[in-house]
Amino acid sequence: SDFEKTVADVFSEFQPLSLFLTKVAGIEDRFNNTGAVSLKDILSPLMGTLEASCQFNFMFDIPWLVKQYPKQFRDKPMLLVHGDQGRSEAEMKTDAAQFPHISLCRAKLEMMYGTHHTKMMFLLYDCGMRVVIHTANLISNDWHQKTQGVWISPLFPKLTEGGNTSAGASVIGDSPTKFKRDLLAYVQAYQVVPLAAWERHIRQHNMSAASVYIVGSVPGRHSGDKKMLWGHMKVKKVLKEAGPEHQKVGSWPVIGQFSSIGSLGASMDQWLCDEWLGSLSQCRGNMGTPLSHSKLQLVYPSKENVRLCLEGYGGGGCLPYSIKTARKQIYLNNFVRQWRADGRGRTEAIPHIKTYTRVSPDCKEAAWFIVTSANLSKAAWGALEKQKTQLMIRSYEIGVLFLPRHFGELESFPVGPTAEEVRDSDNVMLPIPYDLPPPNYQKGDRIWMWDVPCVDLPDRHGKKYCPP
Ligand SMILES: O=C(O)c1c[nH]c2c(-c3ccccc3)cccc2c1=O
Repeated sequence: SDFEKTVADVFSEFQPLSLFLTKVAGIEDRFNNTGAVSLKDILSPLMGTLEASCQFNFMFDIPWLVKQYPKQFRDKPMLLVHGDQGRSEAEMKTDAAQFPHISLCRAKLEMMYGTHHTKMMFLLYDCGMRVVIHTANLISNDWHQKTQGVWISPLFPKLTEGGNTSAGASVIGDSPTKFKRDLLAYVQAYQVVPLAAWERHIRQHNMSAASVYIVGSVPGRHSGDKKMLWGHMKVKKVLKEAGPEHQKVGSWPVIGQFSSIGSLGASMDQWLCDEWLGSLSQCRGNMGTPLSHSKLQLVYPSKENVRLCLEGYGGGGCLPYSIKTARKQIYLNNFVRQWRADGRGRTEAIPHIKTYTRVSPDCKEAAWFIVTSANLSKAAWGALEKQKTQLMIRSYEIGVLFLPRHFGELESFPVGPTAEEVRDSDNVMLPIPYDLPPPNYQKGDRIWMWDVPCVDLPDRHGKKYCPP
């Protein structure tokens, strides 16, 4: 029965997409026993015998993080890649100082307002390595009662010494999705010495079994060929080259789902609907017909979604959308939909996950799917500048893109509304994290803003919300 399942069972039940949610405290066991993992599960010896790890993230609770590793791995070298500067970097150093096996690496953040959002793990084992790309900060609150997404790579075996793993033009041991080439390009973009060792580890492993595309963002102004390497332009390039056919999916809605929203411009045509939706609605054989903005749906929690969640109003603390930004872009109210996830038992687990997808009008199929650290912002996805000759990105982000063609010549993914259906299905099925179609906001409800008090109705803990 379910409670005897090990993480190895949970992992194998959800192949080949290998797309999981995190476990949530306080919901029925059945929603945590299938298609869901904890950080301890990911780091379990059942996933491999760890020799060293690298944790890319935004927020770290180092003593808590160390305790998530099995005792026998708690002294293995761990590199933490962060974006903290000034006082918070000093705090990181103080916390790390008590752990001799931990070293720090600060990502350069030379663009104003950029952040190191990327959430990724490199897990080096005695017999290979794994890459994990996810959406959760390395703090206990992010793994307690929120909805988070996790992609876990196959176990990549070490290349036999034959493969010339040295730096060369082509990459040995890569996959049809160029996963290894693009992961190396992402890591190299940091230009920091401590990551050189991890670049070598990546080179020395056979990643030909990777069936997802890397969608990364690195700060900078990217032009020429580099313009298509990152952010929404990478998605545009991949969908144009290898996405589903326009005549099949050209009229399907695009759904963005995220936990924060940036300043997107005074009108929807400046960035959201022309540039960003223009990239995410790309498909093969598309003659450039733009997708009508009536086909854009944005899943972002309403005030009621936050009020009724497991954490109460406090759950809104990880949804940092400010009224200052919101009042500049009221047009978003036409696109926003509620967070509802009855199928996964997570309607009351605030979504810190970020996903983007394109689904058929009957909600039975998906043309593609992305899970990423990137929220709906120009900083994360990039904004074209100088007559669209360069893509300006402020933050580090990373995600993975699933295309049906890499999972057995499929034209689309059948959508699985529950984890059990996905587990029991004989063919590839996409474990969608939320209910389709996403419900409209109810009359009288509004978009969640973390700096607006809520004093009319109490949350499940009887509390009101009075932000500082
Ligand atoms: O990368 C992530 O996951 C996150 C990044 N920033 C967050 C913030 C924040 C907002 C403005 C300035 C600095 C921090 C607040 C609450 C949650 C997050 C968060 O979750």
